[in-house]
Order: sequence, then structure tokens, then C-alpha cells
Amino acid sequence: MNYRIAVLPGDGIGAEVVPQALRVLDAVAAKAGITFEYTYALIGGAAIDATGHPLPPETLELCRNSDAVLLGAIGGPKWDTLPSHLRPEVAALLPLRKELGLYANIRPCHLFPALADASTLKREVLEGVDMVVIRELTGGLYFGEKKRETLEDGSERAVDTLVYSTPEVERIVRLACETAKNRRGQVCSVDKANVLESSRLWRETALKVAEAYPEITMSHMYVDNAAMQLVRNPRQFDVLVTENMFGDILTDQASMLSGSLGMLASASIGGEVALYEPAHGSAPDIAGQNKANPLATILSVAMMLEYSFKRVEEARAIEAAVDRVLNQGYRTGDIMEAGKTLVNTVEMTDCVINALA
Ligand SMILES: NC(=O)C1=CN([C@@H]2O[C@H](COP(=O)(O)OP(=O)(O)OC[C@H]3O[C@@H](n4cnc5c(N)ncnc54)[C@H](O)[C@@H]3O)[C@@H](O)[C@H]2O)C=CC1
Ligand SMILES: CC(C)CC(=O)C(=O)O
Ligand SMILES: [Mg+2]
Repeated sequence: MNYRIAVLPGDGIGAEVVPQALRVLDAVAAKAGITFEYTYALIGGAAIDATGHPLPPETLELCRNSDAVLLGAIGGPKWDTLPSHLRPEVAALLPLRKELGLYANIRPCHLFPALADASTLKREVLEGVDMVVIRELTGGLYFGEKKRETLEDGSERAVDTLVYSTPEVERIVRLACETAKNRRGQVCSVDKANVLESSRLWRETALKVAEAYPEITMSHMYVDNAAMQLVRNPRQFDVLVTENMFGDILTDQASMLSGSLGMLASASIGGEVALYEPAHGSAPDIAGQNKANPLATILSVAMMLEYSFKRVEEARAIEAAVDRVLNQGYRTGDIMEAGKTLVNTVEMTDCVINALA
């Protein structure tokens, strides 16, 4: 079997971790008798520099014609001052997700036991954490109308709009319920229904969707409380479903439950072609130094094997290899602890490939 993968390394550490994840895929392919065909394409700042456009039409076309997409990360200080319609995040990442119909971003958050002391959070809080955050990805605050205007007194005003329709909420909550069916059967829907009208619609809709899932226990939590509960008692969460920006913020926070943002993988699904990417950004502060933790991206290709290619055995093999490497004591800087062996991006990948063999 041959799988065609669109490879979009992007900017900063995105361009460092993506080639490492491909090395892991190659190691898996050799063992499983499958082949992966990689076609590289430009996105983000790298695409602006080369073509003047953050999302060149040929990149989108390639993604549409592939079996899966692997994305690193995009953006960085070099492109921060561009107007919105050219900035990598607004003009490449969001349209890519929208165009591919990727309305759900799945971010599993669990602790590899070897990392129980790697986080800034206490072991007692972290042990046994195993949750999936399902973030709505093509609506909400990031996609509503935005504008800037100059007022009569010369001051400026900026507007962002948070919009959801019933079908948008229904499909994401349904996905959360379906996900929970194969887990502990609990969905926590996170909103701000005490203030936001869009959240009131979200909650009403979630309650209606839950009626079709008598086996699921659905709870509702305000997002401010959820942020606190995530560090107070994260074990209470099984499946958490929420709005785009709430999910963006809560998952960076939740990443610390798995030790580091460099450990959090993700799958964006909903359209014909799914996209896999680490939850982190381009990390300009460590870019170009071979320091980035590649495991979030390596675990994202494991998700690709499972979700897009139904290669569950190979996906589990990658996760087991990561577990083994962490148990052996290898650590990139972000998860480093006293007494462990510090490795760089490439060496960490070497360790995973060795552990696969
Ligand atoms: N999906 C994407 O393409 C995303 C892009 N961004 C963009 O990335 C740029 C930087 O954003 P930041 O807010 O700094 O977020 P970031 O996620 O790039 O970095 C936040 C912090 O986590 C660390 N970090 C992130 N990934 C790491 C890894 N794999 N290994 C070790 N340490 C890691 C960074 O060094 C930094 O200290 C911005 O331009 C932002 O818009 C941010 C998030 C997602
Ligand atoms: C441009 C942002 C929405 C990217 C981000 O932070 C994310 O998707 O996690
Ligand atoms: Mg984010």
C-alpha cells in the first residue's frame, strides 16, 4: 500500500520536527511493508518569502489530492507586522483548515508515566491523566467577522465576532459523544454561557445532542472554571469539547499535564483529507538550534497512521517506542530533569527509531 502525504514543514521548529517525524514514518514503513510518498509544499512565512503568498493555491491543491497532510507550524516575528490578510496564522493556517473542512481538532492529553516528574505540576495531580480535548476548529472567534475602524476622536476600534450555528455545534458535540463512547463515557462541554449568547446556543444544542446518547454523561462547565479544574484535578476529565479559541488556550494549558507543549499531538478531521500537526507553534525562541522536542510531531504521525490509514498496530508501535525512550531516560530540554540524558531533536528521533526496531 502506498500513502500520499502532503508535507508542509512551515516555519521555525516546524521545519525541524517535520523531517524527524518522516524518519519515524519511514522506519515504520520498512517494517510494515507499506510506502509513503511525500510531496513537500510551502506554507506560512516560508511561502511568503518564496511566493509572496502565505497559502499558495498549489499547496491547497496538493493537500486536497493527498491521503493526509502533515503540518509543522507557521509564523514568527519576521511576519508579525504584516497586515492581517497576509499574516501566516490568519491568511494560511485558518483558511487551510476551513478549505479542507477540518472542523474538529482532536488533542489527546495523557501522561507518559516516565514524565510524572518532568512537569512543573505535581506528580499527585498528573498521575492517571487521560483526556481528549475536542476543539471546534472552523468557527467561533477566529472565524467571525473582524474589522478595524477609526473613530471621530481619532482613536481606533477593533472588532472580532464569535458566531456559531446549530449545525456547527451539533457536529462537534456529536463527535465528542462518539469519542466518549469508546472511553469512560463522560463529555464535559466547556462554554461561557453565563455571558455569551453563542455559548447559550452551544449549551442548549449540546444538551439536545446528548439526548441521543443515553450512555454518555454530559456535564457543562464555564471556561474560567475549566482552566482552574485542569490544574486542580485533571483526572476528572475524559472528553472535553469546546469553542475554537477556548480550546486553543485550554490545550496549551493541558499540554503541561503531559509534561510539555512539545508532547501534545493533534489531528484535525472532518473533511475528506485529515491534517496532523503538533499543538505547538514555530517556537522562535529555540528555532534553528536542534533543541525542539520532536515527540509531539512523531505522536501526530502515529495519529495519522491510526485515523487516516487505519494502521492501528503501527500507531501503537510508535507510542510504545516513545514510552520506551522516555523510560530509558532520554529527554529534550523542555522535559529535562536531573539524572536524565539530554538529547537534541535529531538524537531524540534516533532513540525512537532504535526503540521501534
Ligand atoms: N499551528 C501553528 O502553526 C501555530 C503557530 N503559532 C505561531 O508560532 C509563533 C510562536 O508562538 P508562541 O506563542 O511562542 O508559541 P509556541 O508554541 O511556538 O511556543 C511557546 C513556548 O513553548 C516552547 N515550545 C513549543 N514547542 C516546543 C517543542 N516542540 N519543544 C520544546 N519547546 C517547545 C517554545 O520554545 C516557547 O517557549 C507565533 O508566530 C504563533 O502565531 C502558534 C501556535 C500554533
Ligand atoms: C493561529 C492559531 C489559531 C494557531 C494555534 O495556536 C493553534 O491552532 O493551536
Ligand atoms: Mg494554539
